[in-house]
Amino acid sequence: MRLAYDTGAEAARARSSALAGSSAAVPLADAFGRTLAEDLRALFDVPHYDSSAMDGYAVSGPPPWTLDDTGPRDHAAAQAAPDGPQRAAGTLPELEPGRARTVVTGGVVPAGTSGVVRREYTHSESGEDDVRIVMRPDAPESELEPGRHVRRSGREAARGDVLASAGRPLTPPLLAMAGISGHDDVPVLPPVTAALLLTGDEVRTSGTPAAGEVRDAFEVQLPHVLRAAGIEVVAVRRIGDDRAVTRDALAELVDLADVIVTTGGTGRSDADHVRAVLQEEARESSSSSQPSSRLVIDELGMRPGHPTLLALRGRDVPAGTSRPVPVLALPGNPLAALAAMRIVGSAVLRGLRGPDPEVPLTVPAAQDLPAEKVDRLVPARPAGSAGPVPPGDPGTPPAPGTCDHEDAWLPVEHVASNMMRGLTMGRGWLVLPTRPVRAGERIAFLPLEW
Ligand SMILES: Nc1nc2c(c(=O)[nH]1)N[C@H]1C(S)=C(S)[C@@H](COP(=O)(O)OP(=O)(O)OC[C@H]3O[C@@H](n4cnc5c(N)ncnc54)[C@H](O)[C@@H]3O)O[C@H]1N2
Ligand code: MOO
Repeated sequence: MRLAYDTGAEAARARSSALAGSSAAVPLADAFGRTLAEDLRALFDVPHYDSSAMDGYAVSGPPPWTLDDTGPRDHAAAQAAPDGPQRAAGTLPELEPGRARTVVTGGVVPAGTSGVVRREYTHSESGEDDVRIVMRPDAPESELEPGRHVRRSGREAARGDVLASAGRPLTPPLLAMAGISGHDDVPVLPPVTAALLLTGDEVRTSGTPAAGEVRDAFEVQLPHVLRAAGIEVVAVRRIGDDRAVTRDALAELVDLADVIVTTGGTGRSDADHVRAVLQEEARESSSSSQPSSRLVIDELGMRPGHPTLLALRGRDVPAGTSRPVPVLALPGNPLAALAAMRIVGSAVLRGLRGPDPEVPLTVPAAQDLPAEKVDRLVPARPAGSAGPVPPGDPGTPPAPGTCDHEDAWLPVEHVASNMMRGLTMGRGWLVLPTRPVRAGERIAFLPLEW
């Protein structure tokens, strides 16, 4: 869903420039998932001193060597030096040719070192006034290559190198990289926020609904779906089926949040107002000199969820300009809404938060499947399981033609677009194509995100 991803990314760029002044320095421990407001640069060379990759001896020149264990020589001693390892490295006595000095993994290697040899490839011979370090006959020749086992300063990153660009989300490895390159805190944008607009006169939030009414399937799940994507939910509004109310509510929410998700009202009947309002706004905007709203998707070539819309709605920002806020209009049928959320919503949110687009995956089908009229997204499970698999259950053997470490998949039951039950049993999503599929053939697959 490249178009949806690009729409999220367009909104993210506009958001970053609008919020440039409101970035905050947040301690590394609290920055997971936040978006970098500025490029992250190394504050010093990483590693910041030449160090040993092995326990053994820093040596100078060819063997044998005379042991020269003078001055602060290991990691602990270097750390204890007045200004830490950098200073200690500078004050270590230089290693003379023909000499060896004991080093530990991560310890400072002195100037003059031609390489490090591992302890286990050497033995020491005590002489009258000195100790000689000799290579064992079984040591590989490579052990004596110049620079062997020396981690040169700046090898991972030079001071000032850009380690991640503005707009990237802070993942655990990136937080670690920020720390080891000298940062205590990182400049981040405010969290990406969402508002939910749930429509439908017939929707009830408690008790037993009468005929013609339904119990709500969205308020208890969509906030978690958004949070699972790293989004902060700042408002949940519920409105009836009314055009003016829908229009006002959308206008209000666009000023509150970075992305709006609506449910219901995507059909083309007189009682469906979300579609009507989004289309109306796009029409009005196209005839104005300052377009502020456009439809990006007004129907999906997929079932369920085909009435889904994606719009970019202008939000006024200072200086008389406006920035685009994605409005994702999900259909009222619960599975249709969640299928659209998984395919369009996930892509928009990735674009907004900064990770790369999702990598397309395939899995083998566990059985022959008939051609669909349009691509169909359906909750699915591995053929070896009829539901949650108890620990230790070997399951049934894989379908013929599949690798033994890879499950073949099949759709679960209860997957009509008005249902929720299928998704509670699914362990992933299959995309059933418009051609017949034979058992063992690979078809598109989306992992479960929630
Ligand atoms: N004449 C046609 N009718 C319909 C078509 C069509 O092409 N022509 N498409 C069908 C498809 S497909 C879908 S999906 C729905 C789209 O419906 P809307 O987005 O307009 O949503 P509503 O009409 O408001 O509701 C549809 C359905 O979903 C139930 N619903 C709504 N909100 C909730 C909620 N919070 N929790 C649980 N269920 C909810 C609602 O009661 C309806 O049953 O249109 C089809 N019709
Ligand atoms: O979106 Mo509807 O089936 O496609 O429920």
